Amino acid sequence: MPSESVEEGREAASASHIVRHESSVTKEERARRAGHGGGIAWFTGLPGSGKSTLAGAVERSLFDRGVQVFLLDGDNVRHGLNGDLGFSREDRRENVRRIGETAKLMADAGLIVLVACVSPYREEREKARALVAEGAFVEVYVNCAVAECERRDPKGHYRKAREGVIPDFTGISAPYEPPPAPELAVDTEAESAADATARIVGYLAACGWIAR
Ligand SMILES: Nc1ncnc2c1ncn2[C@@H]1O[C@H](COP(=O)(O)OS(=O)(=O)O)[C@@H](OP(=O)(O)O)[C@H]1O
Ligand SMILES: Nc1ncnc2c1ncn2[C@@H]1O[C@H](COP(=O)(O)OP(=O)(O)O)[C@@H](O)[C@H]1O
Repeated sequence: MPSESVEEGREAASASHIVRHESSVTKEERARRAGHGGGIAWFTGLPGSGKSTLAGAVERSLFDRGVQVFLLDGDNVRHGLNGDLGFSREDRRENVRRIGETAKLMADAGLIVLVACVSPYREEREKARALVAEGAFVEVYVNCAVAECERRDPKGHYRKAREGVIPDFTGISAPYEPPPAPELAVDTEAESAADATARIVGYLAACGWIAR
């Protein structure tokens, strides 16, 4: 659980004594060297909906095109940076806040960052969006009915949630708030992973994030 001092620290930093340092390397210089600017594509959806599968395939596709890309997967981040956090409302808030701030730093460094995390609350997703310039954040809603996610159950977590072994499990005993206006939505019961991947990459190209 993050302590109150973390919140106080953030307030203190934005309140006074900490002054921003401007980099001597501009965003434009970084973009010129990489051949593209930075940005965040944020995959949100229920456990088992297909976030990691799609974000992983998009990462592969962009990397093979020479794009500087990195996938921040919620599961992986919870092994390190967010290893102190669980799944309470407050911990999920802090989890998504840290992932958003990390993605923003990486996007500032010129990378296209793919984030795959449940991020079940609109409020936190909107805060992450607000960290970067307009047009530099693409929300991808990975939509799949709970029944199908539960049928897939790639990690056996739904079974454990039904047995009461995992409490507050998103979709079963904790809420998921679908995005009202995502830039992209994929229905993974209706569209194959390959087709969805091609559509996401095509959208990023159409937005000018990467070369066509
Ligand atoms: N209680 C509970 N609720 C939801 N998910 C749970 C829970 N406990 C463990 N897991 C597994 O952890 C993965 C979700 O972590 P995230 O960091 O993406 O979650 S969140 O954004 O903070 O809500 C998620 O992985 P994915 O299946 O890849 O989404 C779950 O399998
Ligand atoms: N159209 C699809 N898109 C993505 N995943 C799919 C699709 N159809 C079936 N799946 C399967 O659903 C599972 C989704 O697991 P995963 O990608 O780990 O989901 P999440 O990261 O959302 O928890 C995988 O086993 C994947 O092969």
